[in-house]
Amino acid sequence: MYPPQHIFQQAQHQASRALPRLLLLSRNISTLMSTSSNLPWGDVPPGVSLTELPKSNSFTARLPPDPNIPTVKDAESKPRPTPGLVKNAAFTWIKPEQTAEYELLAISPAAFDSLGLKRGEEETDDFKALVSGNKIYQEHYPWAQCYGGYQFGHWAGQLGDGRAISLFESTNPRTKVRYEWQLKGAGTTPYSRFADGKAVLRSSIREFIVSEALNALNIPTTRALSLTLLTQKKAQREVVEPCAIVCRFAQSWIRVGTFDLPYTRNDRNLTRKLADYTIEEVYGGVENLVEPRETEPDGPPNKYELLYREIVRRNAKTVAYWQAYGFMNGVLNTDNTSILGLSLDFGPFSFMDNFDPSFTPNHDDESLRYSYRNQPTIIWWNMVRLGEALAELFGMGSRVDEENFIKAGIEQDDVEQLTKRAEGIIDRAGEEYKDIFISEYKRLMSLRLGFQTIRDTDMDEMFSTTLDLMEKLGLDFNHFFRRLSHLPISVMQNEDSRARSAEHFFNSNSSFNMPGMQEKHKADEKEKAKQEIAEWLRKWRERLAMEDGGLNDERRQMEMKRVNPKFLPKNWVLDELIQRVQRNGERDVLQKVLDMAIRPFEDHWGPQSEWQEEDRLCGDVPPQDVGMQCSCSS
Ligand SMILES: Nc1ncnc2c1ncn2[C@@H]1O[C@H](COP(=O)(O)OP(=O)(O)OP(=O)(O)O)[C@@H](O)[C@H]1O
Repeated sequence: MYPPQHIFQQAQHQASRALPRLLLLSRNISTLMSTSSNLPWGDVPPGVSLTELPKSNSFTARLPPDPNIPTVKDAESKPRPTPGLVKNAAFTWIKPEQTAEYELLAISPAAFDSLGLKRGEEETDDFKALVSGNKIYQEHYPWAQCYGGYQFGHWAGQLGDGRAISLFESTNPRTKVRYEWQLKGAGTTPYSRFADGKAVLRSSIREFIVSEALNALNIPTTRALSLTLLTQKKAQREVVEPCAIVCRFAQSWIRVGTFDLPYTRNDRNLTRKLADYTIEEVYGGVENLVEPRETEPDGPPNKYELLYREIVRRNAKTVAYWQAYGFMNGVLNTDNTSILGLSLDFGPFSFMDNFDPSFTPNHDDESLRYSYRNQPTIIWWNMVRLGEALAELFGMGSRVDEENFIKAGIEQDDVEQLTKRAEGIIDRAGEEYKDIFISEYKRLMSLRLGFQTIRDTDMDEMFSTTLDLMEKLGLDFNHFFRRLSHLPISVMQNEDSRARSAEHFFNSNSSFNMPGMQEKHKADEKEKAKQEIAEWLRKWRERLAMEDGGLNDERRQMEMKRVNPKFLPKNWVLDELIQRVQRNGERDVLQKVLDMAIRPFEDHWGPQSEWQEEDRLCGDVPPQDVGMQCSCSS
């Protein structure tokens, strides 16, 4: 059974388990004292050229650089820095490594539109050089971000962009939305630790496609503009593999881990600068941060509390989308958790095949920490880590801008009050996280099931029973909703017709199709499954009938198809795509799959001659590939 409420019993437990850590904070504070120290794809006006696109670099202009390379001049004159610890800094100036031979494999037209970039720019040498790491704008010098993170629940220390290099920010002239461009796989940085700064083609294809697929589903995510093959570059993973660069972009690449690092280093100056930067530049000012709904027992919230609450809200919404669409990130470490609630870092991710709430797509995740059912809890766990990092700032309330506090931190006498206040804020944020997750999840599930209203009873009576049915019978999570979207009400009129349409939901991997089952047993199980689905369809029809016009096929089918995708980049599709591009040298298939990913609700994408192939890519998961897991190697 997968009732999301139960998840939150765990989440609250996690929150209360975080309290001893917050108490520890008061010790840190006294130590410090003594040291004083979305646009729809398609119909969009033409954009501008790469040269015309307004560019900026607020991140590097406002935050402190690596003290070993304090200026761009130093970055130009000194040898490429070797990996090591970087303190009191938010980034290091560093250029992408140049590569003589490369091939632009694919671009995302949807990404061009979001950036306000003119289609056709991909034909220019400038574009190709930029997205392959061979061109920079000297006045917007590139950099790698410094961050840390909790990995699998343990503090991992300094991480940072070890193979991603940010190029500049650009603002879409029409929407005024600013994005930071970044190349992943562009060479080593001081944050590369023991690794090679490269990304392999396999994982780059996965990131390129899924970023754009999530965006098309309206799920907040980092984006991908282009995929470039580095024709001469190879990297040693389990085997030797070709390398690639994804040019990606996001409104911000700041992660929870970006705050974790200065917090664990007791670097209060940097924590504050990062928080101010996030409020002013990422969220566009304190006026864009929503006040909490409830009255605060310890006085009005300061801007850092508003920031924390907004980050928590965004993440609650995103995780609700993941759960409603069966998306699993696979490695929800704090360095992969965005302060904008974006889906971030696409390693061993997966869209759910047959519904199994305890499924983890990460081959190395033995404890199922990052399984589907744990995602809401884990994101809340990460939010508590962020709360700890910001606790001193929001715990100070209205006194946060006092000169003494800025210079020397909290005084011993204030520790108790600050800690109490901070704990209260985190607790209340936890309540809001839970409420927002549940209400967003209900909204999305209602839409997916074709309901026009959200009813409290649906959680148990419709959502949980739907998921139970899928789990028990081994039904494909996504196909279930899409196939339901097509069913006319007339086939649900009587028992016989319901039982006949039940077969619509079967797939070659359903519970009664297990290899080795006797034919007789199979037939019996199939009959039982049909009855169970038919009974569910009866209840569903009853629920639809409760709404005005609920039984109107035309409206319902149209609305359901708009939220229930026909195509999702399942692992088996991505695997096949990788084989075809990497081994067979095919190219067109990449743009084809991307096209399907960025318009996932269509019935068909190409001419009729391609429909059979499109249907295969949208169809049953090949039996040997159901529940395919991936390793972290990328
Ligand atoms: N091949 C590599 N070379 C250098 N650093 C790497 C490499 N692979 C991973 N890292 C670094 O290890 C850390 C954890 O890796 P992870 O796979 O979560 O991130 P990533 O996929 O490289 O980056 P991102 O989170 O930006 O998508 C990150 O700091 C990352 O930069």
